[in-house]
Amino acid sequence: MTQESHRILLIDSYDSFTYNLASLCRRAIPGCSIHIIKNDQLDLSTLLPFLDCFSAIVVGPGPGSPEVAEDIGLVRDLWKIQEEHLLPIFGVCLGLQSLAIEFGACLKRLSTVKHGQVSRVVHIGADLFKGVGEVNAVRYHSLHVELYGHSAIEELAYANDEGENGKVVMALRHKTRPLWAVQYHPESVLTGGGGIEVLINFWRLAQIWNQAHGRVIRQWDEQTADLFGSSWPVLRQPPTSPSHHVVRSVATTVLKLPHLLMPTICELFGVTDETSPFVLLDSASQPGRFSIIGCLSSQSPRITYSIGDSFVHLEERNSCSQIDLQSRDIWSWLASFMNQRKTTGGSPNVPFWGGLVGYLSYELGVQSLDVLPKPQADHSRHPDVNFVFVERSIVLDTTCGDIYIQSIIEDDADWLANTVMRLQAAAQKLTCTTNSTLSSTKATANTSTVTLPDRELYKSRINIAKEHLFSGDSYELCLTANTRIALNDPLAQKPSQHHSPSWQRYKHLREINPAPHAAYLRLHPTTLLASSPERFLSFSRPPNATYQLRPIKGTIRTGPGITRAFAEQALRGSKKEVAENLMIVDLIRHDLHGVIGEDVQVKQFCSVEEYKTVWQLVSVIEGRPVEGMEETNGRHANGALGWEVLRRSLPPGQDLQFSNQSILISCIGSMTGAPKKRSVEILHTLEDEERSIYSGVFGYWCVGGGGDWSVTIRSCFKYDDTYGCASHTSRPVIHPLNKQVSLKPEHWVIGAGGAITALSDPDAEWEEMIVKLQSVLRVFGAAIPRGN
Ligand SMILES: C=C(O[C@@H]1C=C(C(=O)O)C=C[C@H]1O)C(=O)O
Ligand SMILES: NC(=O)CC[C@H](N)C(=O)O
Repeated sequence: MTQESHRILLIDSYDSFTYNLASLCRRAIPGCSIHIIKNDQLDLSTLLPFLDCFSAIVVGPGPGSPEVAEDIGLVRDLWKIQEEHLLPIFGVCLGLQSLAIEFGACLKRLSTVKHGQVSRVVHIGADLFKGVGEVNAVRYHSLHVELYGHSAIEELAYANDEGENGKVVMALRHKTRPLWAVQYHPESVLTGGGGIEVLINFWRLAQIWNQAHGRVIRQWDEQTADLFGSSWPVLRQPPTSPSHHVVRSVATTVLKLPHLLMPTICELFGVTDETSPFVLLDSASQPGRFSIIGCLSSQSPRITYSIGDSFVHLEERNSCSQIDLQSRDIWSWLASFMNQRKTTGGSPNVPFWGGLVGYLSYELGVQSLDVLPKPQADHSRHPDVNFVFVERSIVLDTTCGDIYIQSIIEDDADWLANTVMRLQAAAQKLTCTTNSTLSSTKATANTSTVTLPDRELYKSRINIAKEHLFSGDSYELCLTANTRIALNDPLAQKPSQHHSPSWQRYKHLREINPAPHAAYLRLHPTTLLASSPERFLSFSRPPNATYQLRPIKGTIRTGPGITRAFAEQALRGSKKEVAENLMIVDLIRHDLHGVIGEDVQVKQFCSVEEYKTVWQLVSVIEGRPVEGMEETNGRHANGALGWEVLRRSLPPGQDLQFSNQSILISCIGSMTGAPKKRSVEILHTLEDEERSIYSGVFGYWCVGGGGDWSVTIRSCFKYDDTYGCASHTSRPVIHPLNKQVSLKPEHWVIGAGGAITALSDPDAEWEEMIVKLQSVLRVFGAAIPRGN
């Protein structure tokens, strides 16, 4: 067999770690091709005639039970295939359980489930473990197998859980057939000793078996290619239409006005007119660095889309149109919108030169997971995608006070010169007076009614969530709930073209909870005030873009006596908090591997970071695309691959193909759980209403190809349908932009929640949700009623 002929078939049981396993296989079996299919994609009779194209099969982990036909699919039929078709198979977790029960083992629940925990594995030092030393392995399982003496299966390794579960089988092999399996996760980032080493041993044993049985691997032909698709990682390009447009260029002027604060700049550039759109992506604390202000006008294109619609709303130069998406989805429509607006020549020091700024809802991510949507309380749907295309911007580098004034509009020198003058004049004035915007309006107490989630109901749902964790359906579930705030005295707010109560509220939020990923987005009908600590995904400008995700899991409140040392101990020292974080790190590695290929690294694992109201455990995962994927002939230099990563990591696990038929895979892992699809299905039964903007993402996609997206948490939002055509009902009606003041009561929503694991205590989880909620609720002058 030549190197090229090493083809591995990897069977995915809808898990969120599959691509990590694919990556491990590629490292263990250099040069091999890996073809990934879902466990319900083919039946055995279709697969059998093609098995001689593969050197071996790897059966991945998955949610649920090997005894449930829908959970295990085709896998259960593999173990007993006839001799003529037989080939080496390696199973992981659910794969091990399936192999064992097919040969008479007994499947049981663990008394103490193991999700994201590391165990010492005692092994035989031979076979799969030949030459392997100490093994410390990560486990994600609720079920386990018990073998009996007469079984065709023999144990190769176990973990001693002592009082918790006693001895638990960790690896086994069939006595006569070429079937091996491990219960732990060799592909997890924290598995040491028994990861790649065991895969290498499997490959050694598989080759010996193939040779001894005279297996000849059949050539790959067209029919096979059709059935199994391209090997991972798929090098196909995202579907963007070739651009016939002239590449624009950025005009930039740089000023150094260190005393001019960002709120002052916003107030110079229209934020106080509540009736008009305004966008600010704000680095209000470290490690955030740049604050981006969109200088919008009535000419600025606005794009909105609601899931279920076959069209996108485009509002440009005061007129609205509905554009039929035809065979495209909203993601590829936006990709071609950006492809036509490719821009070069901006300052390399600035991540944003102009581009789309706005948000994507949580439901946009969920819609493609084949999970039934939650029934809506009413029939109006607010935008799930809400963007403005920013052509003029001011970017403040908060580390040095440099201000970049930028325009991507042709011949815009007058605007640039005028903006420079206005900023200089404002800075000049400041030397005489104080920075006027420093004082923000504190919300007056007693004007709001706060409706909290029901404590007992929330706690009972935590217990139901835990039941799902115990049964093996999920390893972690991020449970959330909405709090509603009604402002009872709308007249007191007096929004107008000269006064923006929502901006006042944002400034207050910025003071009480300064965050690295803050934002004020007034994109009617939506207003979002965000103080998020969590970056979801950033991608630097191509070529050689780096993709970075910064998941947060593990939270304790700040307060008297809670020093860094205490927080380190309570977070990094806690089995529960580290497990929560690890599960999401592994899930995100999978997301990234799924799109960009092998080069994915965990740059930081479980560092403790301090924010105004909470301490958090933060990890950093970075990746670079395989050569050739990012770019062909400059066609995708606008960051379409970054956009594709976003689309697929908002919650993945599905077939990741660049095609118009691709299944959209979105919604953030850290806000759902692992495995993602099953976790989202479970959460749908545990949450009363849509999450909407909360737990989606907000940020930008720059015309130069970079992007930065934050998780929409520690935020509040409201909808106001009074304004303009972008108020986005599904009606194709064009309203003139309505400058009337809204006198309807304001209704704000704050979502909050936390990751539930098998180790969660319902009272502590309720407390954690309240701490997160409080970080925003205080801008409404509201306190959480006693007893809650
Ligand atoms: C669900 C929220 O936060 C998420 C859950 C976290 C946790 O469980 O520790 C931390 C950050 C977020 O990913 C929220 O802020 O509402
Ligand atoms: N990671 C897995 O494959 C888990 C298998 C099974 N659902 C369990 O919980 O035991």
